[in-house]
Amino acid sequence: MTKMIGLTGGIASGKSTVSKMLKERGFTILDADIAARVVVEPGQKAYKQIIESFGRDILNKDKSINRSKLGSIIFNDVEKRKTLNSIVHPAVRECLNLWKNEAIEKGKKTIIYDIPLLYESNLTYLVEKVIVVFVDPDIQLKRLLNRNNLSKEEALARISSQLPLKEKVERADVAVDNNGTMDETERQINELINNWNLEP
Ligand SMILES: CC(C)(COP(=O)(O)OP(=O)(O)OC[C@H]1O[C@@H](n2cnc3c(N)ncnc32)[C@H](O)[C@@H]1O)[C@@H](O)C(=O)NCCC(=O)NCCS
Ligand SMILES: Nc1ncnc2c1ncn2[C@@H]1O[C@H](COP(=O)(O)OP(=O)(O)OP(=O)(O)O)[C@@H](O)[C@H]1O
Repeated sequence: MTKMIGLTGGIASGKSTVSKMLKERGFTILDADIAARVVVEPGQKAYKQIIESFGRDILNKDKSINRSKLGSIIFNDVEKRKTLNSIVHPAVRECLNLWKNEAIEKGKKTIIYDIPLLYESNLTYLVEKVIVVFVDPDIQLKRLLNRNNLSKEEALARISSQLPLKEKVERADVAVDNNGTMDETERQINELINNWNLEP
């Protein structure tokens, strides 16, 4: 039986950093953010639905979706966010399921779903255990501002569009503290792999 594990957290809390560490150890990571990019490529069903709901103003010159424009709309408007989610999320679930079946066919012992909105979208039924990567609010804001080209206001809007990280930590099977150095985080990951007897 393949073990299904969920990896989640808040925006800029360190999920990609942790998933990179797991990948280096041979684990299969299925990333919902990547799936959410694939399913909105020109020609896909979700791409057409997004244009129907948001208009052609959100397109780049080459007809691909202008993510920063769409982001500035949906992170500031709950209803528009719900509309986008209702278009993109079913397609993301389908895509993840396809990737999962491929990984199972390859005989993988553990599959890790990296899903930022695992709790918000009630997807815990997909996994046996959940890892939450967390940081304190001030560090989250600082890292988000460092990584993305956002104003403080925009960054705070993105953070508050998600369930508070504290609540995710309370629901987690294990919480990885990513406030410290990468080495400190890596040590927790090694411990977790041992404790849960995870094999790639
Ligand atoms: C709004 C979009 C175009 C902005 O793109 P951008 O390249 O700037 O950000 P990216 O996709 O890399 O997401 C960065 C992070 O933002 C957060 N985030 C993204 N979408 C959402 C959302 N609908 N609600 C809350 N947080 C979100 C996640 O923590 C994610 O890891 C894009 O995020 C999107 O299409 N979102 C809807 C799909 C979605 O929910 N994706 C998240 C997981 S399935
Ligand atoms: N322990 C750490 N020390 C210093 N910087 C870190 C640490 N962990 C992550 N970072 C940096 O913080 C930023 C956010 O981390 P990362 O991209 O892994 O978060 P994420 O949870 O995957 O974010 P998102 O959901 O928004 O994609 C990145 O620029 C990353 O390099």
